[in-house]
Amino acid sequence: MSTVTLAQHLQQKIDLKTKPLGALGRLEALALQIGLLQNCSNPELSHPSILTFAADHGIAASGVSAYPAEVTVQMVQNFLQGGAAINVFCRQHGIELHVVDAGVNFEFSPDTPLIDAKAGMGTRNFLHEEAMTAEQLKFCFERSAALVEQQAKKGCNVIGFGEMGIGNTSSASLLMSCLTGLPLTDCVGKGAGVSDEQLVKKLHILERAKVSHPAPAEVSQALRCFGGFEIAQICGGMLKAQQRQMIILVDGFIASVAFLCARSINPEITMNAVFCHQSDELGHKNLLRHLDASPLLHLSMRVGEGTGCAIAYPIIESAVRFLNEMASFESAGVSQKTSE
Ligand SMILES: Cc1cc2ncn([C@H]3O[C@H](COP(=O)(O)O)[C@@H](O)[C@H]3O)c2cc1C
Ligand SMILES: O=C(O)c1cccnc1
Repeated sequence: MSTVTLAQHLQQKIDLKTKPLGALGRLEALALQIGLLQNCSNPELSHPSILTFAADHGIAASGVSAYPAEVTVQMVQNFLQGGAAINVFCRQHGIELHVVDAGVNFEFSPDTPLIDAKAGMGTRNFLHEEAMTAEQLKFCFERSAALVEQQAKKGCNVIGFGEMGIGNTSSASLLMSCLTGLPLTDCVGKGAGVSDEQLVKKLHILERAKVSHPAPAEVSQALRCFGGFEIAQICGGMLKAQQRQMIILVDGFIASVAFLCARSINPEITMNAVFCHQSDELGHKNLLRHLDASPLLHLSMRVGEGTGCAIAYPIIESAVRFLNEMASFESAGVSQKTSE
């Protein structure tokens, strides 16, 4: 069936369900999107998974976060013990969670259930030098593509991407500013919770960093300059998920910046994306506007880790289920709208 015919067929199927025309709102658009993505009129969700990538950032040493850099490794331990927000929400919704060491400044014991994709012991401080080498960037893309491929081979067709890394809102803000052309003031927010005065300092530091690098509007150059390893790995993972026709659950600010990077490499990825929520981080609203994306949820969350993906997942499930399970006017013997 051609795409146009399938779209018409799906729309008709949606319209003939026992409800007022259009009354399932955004769920209808989601059902149409997922049907088109899976190229069928009865799409399915299988093996929902979230990959949460953790990495350290050299810029954290410059005082851009309210929390010390060691929180990254401490939170990774917390993920592994099942105690973080993302663990709770994944358990709640039956989502498989995988935690990836993209470049945490710590040597983990090999018998922890952590996926080793270490590109280094944290990025270098981009205030003084490029955050990563071209080899590290290539490694990040290849390694995360392989991880997503593994998930696809296990039957996963809906995947979310999360992150953990003290300092990573700074990397994300610089990437956003370079790739969108928006001023840093539209891209920089409080992250994990700096004070108003610390925010002014953060903005100054990031402005200095921006002028010290020759305005990299090209995505791989920008990723190399500003990092981080987890953002690069999310970008590479999203690109692979697009190739494998998976539904991509886009989380908050940092994951959306990784999506922006992926979209500038392959614009077709937009078809695969579901923007799960709008984070309270200042730049996220502006980024979603730039991407012309309307997020499913507004819950004033600002934690990342993939939490928005986990929270939004049941909504996506409802979209698929109404399409497959609801009766039609004909099958239920319900009268249709009287014609005007
Ligand atoms: C305990 C804790 C848990 C987190 N989980 C996610 N983040 C979030 O906050 C960090 C980014 O903010 P910034 O750029 O200001 O450091 C990232 O690790 C992000 O995942 C956390 C932050 C903290 C403190
Ligand atoms: O929206 C996010 O992803 C976010 C915001 C603040 C801190 N960490 C993550």
